[in-house]
Amino acid sequence: MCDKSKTVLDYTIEFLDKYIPEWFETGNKCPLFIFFSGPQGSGKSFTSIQIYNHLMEKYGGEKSIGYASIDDFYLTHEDQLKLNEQFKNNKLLQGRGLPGTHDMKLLQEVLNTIFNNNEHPDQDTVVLPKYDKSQFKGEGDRCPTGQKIKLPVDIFILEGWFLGFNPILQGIENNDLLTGDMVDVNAKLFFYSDLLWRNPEIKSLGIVFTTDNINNVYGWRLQQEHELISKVGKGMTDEQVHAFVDRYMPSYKLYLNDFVRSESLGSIATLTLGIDSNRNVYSTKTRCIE
Ligand SMILES: Nc1ncnc2c1ncn2[C@@H]1O[C@H](COP(=O)(O)OP(=O)(O)OP(=O)(O)O)[C@@H](O)[C@H]1O
Repeated sequence: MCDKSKTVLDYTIEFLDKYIPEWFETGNKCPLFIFFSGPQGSGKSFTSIQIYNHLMEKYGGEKSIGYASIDDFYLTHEDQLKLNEQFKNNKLLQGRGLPGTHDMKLLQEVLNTIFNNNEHPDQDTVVLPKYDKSQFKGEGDRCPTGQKIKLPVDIFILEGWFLGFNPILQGIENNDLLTGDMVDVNAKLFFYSDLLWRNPEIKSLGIVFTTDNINNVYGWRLQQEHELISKVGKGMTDEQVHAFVDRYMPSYKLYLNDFVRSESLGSIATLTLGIDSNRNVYSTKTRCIE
């Protein structure tokens, strides 16, 4: 059932306000992850920032809360150029965006620090990287400085368009769409799923935005780029945005439906919201696992 007067933010906050107090009441020592997945431009960053502010208002006095996008872990511009060269025959890996174009060593280091498994157990902060998509005419680059978060981290919000996508075991699972350039991307996806959403050490709540028409991504992503250009005066042209989104379509085709159906992003519970092109909610489902 869906209440048309409620926004995506109303639903997500209701969901978090149900599960987070229960999490704290049980005296868990490990951080709680909030994984947030949805197609590009669907509003993950927009909503995450408001979730972050809401949680800071409620718990910020006593708890440490971090927020990052998987986009913040993109390779530096220089390293992306090297990847372009290394995979020069793979069109999907030319430029940032898909699994394989992130700095996995950095992601692993940040996770180790959050779990206090690093070589410096007396460290009292973790630095989350920041990525600037406007650099190099919209190709992007890592910002020189990141954001410091106090350790131990109690809640960590991580958002990304492919969080929860499960890679296909080639040769075991049959899938006609797993061909050509997607073979490399699928192989890269294992690193992410093992580290994040299939990692048994991580306890998480999942929030998923989905849509009945994946072509909505083109409009959403254009809106996002126009906003970026109005803020910082540079970014991609509309044609570049179209070509950019085209590179993601094979991944949506390969993984998205199974992922959304599985409602398995969060190890504790998953909220799935169907949103239309105006981001009005047309369906809502909650799956509680624990
Ligand atoms: N609920 C909303 N109401 C109004 N504007 C919104 C809403 N959600 C998103 N937007 C706007 O739509 C654009 C895309 O949103 P956002 O950047 O949050 O998407 P995203 O899912 O994080 O995309 P990406 O995966 O590409 O980073 C932005 O310009 C944002 O300000």
